[in-house]
Amino acid sequence: MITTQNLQFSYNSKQNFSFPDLKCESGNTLLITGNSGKGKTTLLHLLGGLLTPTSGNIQIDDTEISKLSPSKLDAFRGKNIGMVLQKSYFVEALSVLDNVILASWLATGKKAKEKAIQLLTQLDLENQIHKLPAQLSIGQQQRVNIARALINNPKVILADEPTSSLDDDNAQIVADLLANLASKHKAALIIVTHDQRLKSKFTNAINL
Ligand SMILES: Nc1ncnc2c1ncn2[C@@H]1O[C@H](COP(=O)(O)OP(=O)(O)OP(=O)(O)O)[C@@H](O)[C@H]1O
Repeated sequence: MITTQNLQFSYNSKQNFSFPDLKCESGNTLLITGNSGKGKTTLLHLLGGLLTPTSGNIQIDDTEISKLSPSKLDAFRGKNIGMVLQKSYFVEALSVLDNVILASWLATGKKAKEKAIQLLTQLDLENQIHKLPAQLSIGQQQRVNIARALINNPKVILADEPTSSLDDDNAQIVADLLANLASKHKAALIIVTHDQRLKSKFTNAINL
């Protein structure tokens, strides 16, 4: 489960963000919606520990993440938080499969090859696994991103517009897969989106 209380943040003195408290239970999905510039991505980055709040709390199960030292936060994030960011950061010289395996090795010291193949197959990428990321379409890269975020069975999955570059069929597949895996692995799934297709699919939402 992930909860926040009185979360505030500012990039500079001109703009202060004050976010509503949120709660997402394990196995559930919460959408974060809101107009452009309202701070949706900023909130997701706070939840993932990529930014530090100026005040307030973020709790994942029993851990208050803003109180962790940078090295403990890195280790915690690797094991417990799966992030699907808008931009994919791949190691371009490694195959799709090795990029996913790398995420397991960095977090746990083990190479979860079978699990990586299984996830990539579920995401309809079994014929792409030996290609380089740059040889895939944007939508395919986004699905590799999702496999990489899920490889360590995270407690929390944070996804920034995971379906916006996908056609209707793939948007449906990706949304169902994220929600099913979150439910199966008892992860809390938080999705930032503008995508009307997701708004009609998931009813639990906060609007910034
Ligand atoms: N690194 C940064 N430094 C300074 N200001 C930033 C930075 N990143 C974002 N901002 C500003 O913070 C505000 C919120 O940005 P954010 O990306 O969180 O909004 P958003 O709701 O996700 O928007 P969109 O829907 O357009 O992606 C914007 O005004 C943006 O210009």
